[in-house]
Amino acid sequence: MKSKQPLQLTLAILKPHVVKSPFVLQKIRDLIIDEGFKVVRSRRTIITPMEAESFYADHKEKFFYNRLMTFMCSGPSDIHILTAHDAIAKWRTLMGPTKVYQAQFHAPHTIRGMYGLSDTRNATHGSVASCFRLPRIIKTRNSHIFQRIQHRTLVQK
Ligand SMILES: Nc1ncnc2c1ncn2[C@@H]1O[C@H](COP(=O)(O)OP(=O)(O)OP(=O)(O)O)[C@@H](O)[C@H]1O
Repeated sequence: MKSKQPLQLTLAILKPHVVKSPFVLQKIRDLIIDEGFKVVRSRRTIITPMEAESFYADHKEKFFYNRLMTFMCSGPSDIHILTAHDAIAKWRTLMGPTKVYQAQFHAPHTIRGMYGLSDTRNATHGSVASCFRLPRIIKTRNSHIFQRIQHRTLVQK
């Protein structure tokens, strides 16, 4: 029987402290596959300060902004475009709450519950909307292919 859930794309970033730890990285990759996501695009890159500033522009006034900028640019991140039915909500559920203590307490089997180190180093990022801001780091190559995939998956909603 066909699922009623929409097929979506979502942006998943595995943050620098995850990429530095091969065991944790493999565990998170396994969770992504076990949850039924398909990986549409992947790229490992060091996010530049300019990219991070534009990506987290909404947080510019927050007390943790400088810490977040320094951390996100501190080493390679793995950037993935994932697809699944209802991918945005599904990935956010798999990640768990933003704050690591909350994740450890309320959702201990989520990625952040298991592998988050602090509210900043909380292992992963996920999109909050279907028209997520696509970082330049993933747009640069094959962006025309990506747009076709995005269009195709979004129109299947
Ligand atoms: N109170 C905080 N202290 C330190 N860092 C924080 C705090 N709140 C959020 N952050 C950092 O800023 C990022 C963006 O925060 P946001 O509130 O948009 O959470 P989110 O939507 O769960 O996270 P993300 O955008 O990474 O999916 C978080 O992932 C985290 O790294």
